Amino acid sequence: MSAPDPAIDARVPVAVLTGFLGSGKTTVLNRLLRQPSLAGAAVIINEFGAVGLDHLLIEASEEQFTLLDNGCVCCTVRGDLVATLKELDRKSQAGETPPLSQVIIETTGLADPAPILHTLMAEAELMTRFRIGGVVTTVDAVNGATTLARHSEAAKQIAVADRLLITKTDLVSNEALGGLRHRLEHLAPAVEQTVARNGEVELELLASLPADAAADATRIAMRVEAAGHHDHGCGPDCRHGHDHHHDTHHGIRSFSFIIDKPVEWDAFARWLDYVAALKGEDLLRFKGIVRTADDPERPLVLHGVQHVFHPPARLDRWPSADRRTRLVFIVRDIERETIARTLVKFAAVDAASIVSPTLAAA
Ligand SMILES: Nc1nc2c(ncn2[C@@H]2O[C@H](COP(=O)(O)OP(=O)(O)OP(=O)(O)O)[C@@H](O)[C@H]2O)c(=O)[nH]1
Repeated sequence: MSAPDPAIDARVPVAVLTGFLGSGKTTVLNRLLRQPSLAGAAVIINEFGAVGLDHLLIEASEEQFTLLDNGCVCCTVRGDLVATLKELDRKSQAGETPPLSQVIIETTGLADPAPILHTLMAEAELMTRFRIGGVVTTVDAVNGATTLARHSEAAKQIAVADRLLITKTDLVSNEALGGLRHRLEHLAPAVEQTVARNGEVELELLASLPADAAADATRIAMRVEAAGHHDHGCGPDCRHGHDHHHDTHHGIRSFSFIIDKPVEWDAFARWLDYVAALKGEDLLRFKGIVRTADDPERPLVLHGVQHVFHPPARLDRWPSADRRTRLVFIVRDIERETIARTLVKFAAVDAASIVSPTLAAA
């Protein structure tokens, strides 16, 4: 069966923006959403941990996005994705929201995109209203090679891509970049590779994705197969078991801290250096929004990806009413308690001000 012609296909394209932890998905998304034609796009952001921060850092209206947190859209919250898409469609059809023209799903960095594509293709009701509008995968030039060696999800994200965006090229040598490009050509032959420095992408990126590949379910299924996906045998709303895929099997977990007193930045920065030096390899992702004692109304946003800690960015104001420091960790084989102890000892954080004692494992 030939693919429907996208020129006369009235279904709403669903673009999947994927890429390993910290590879620059949100940075690219922010850039894309500045494009006038995407101003009304519906954005679905999936976060691995229970305390999401990405949605606070997206420059989009609150009505525009839906947060699916505390699980991975490729497994534990797959059913939520289906429900969200149906609800977006219902609201748009009922005139409660403007007509839906584009959906963008930002996956977690640990997502296997294959089950997401399967989910979209397997739901007959969804397929009458939505079509897969392509997969864009960000690849971090600094950590890409190490990540590929350690995490099979990263290879799958690359294998199913319609476009590869290589990020952070400003931080690597041409030689290292050449090596990575070569590797990517091997994993995703004939897929265009574009440099996306600090999220800079061509504004028509989503519209430029190869329409035939995006719309042709058979081709997507073949790419999914080539990427080594095997179905878990559960329906899209399965909620059991698969979190082990991220947790027990790979020892990867997420936990968070909320601190309700301003922190002393000098001590806090020393603590970050300490954690990066000691645990960098297993610190897959660290994100934080921090209330510092010297400038409590202008929070600092922190990003760490394995050994790399990006320079902190000071926001002009708090993005929401919650003005507490929030720290999210995605780690391999590191206990929350270990980090909690170092926070108290090295960052001079009062243990009593850590108000989120519950483990927020995904
Ligand atoms: N130097 C440099 N930093 C970049 C570039 N692209 C992204 N970053 C930084 O990388 C960090 C992580 O970027 P994000 O966009 O949050 O990455 P992500 O893939 O959305 O992260 P997760 O959602 O946690 O998986 C941030 O500090 C960005 O500013 C780039 O091209 N160059």
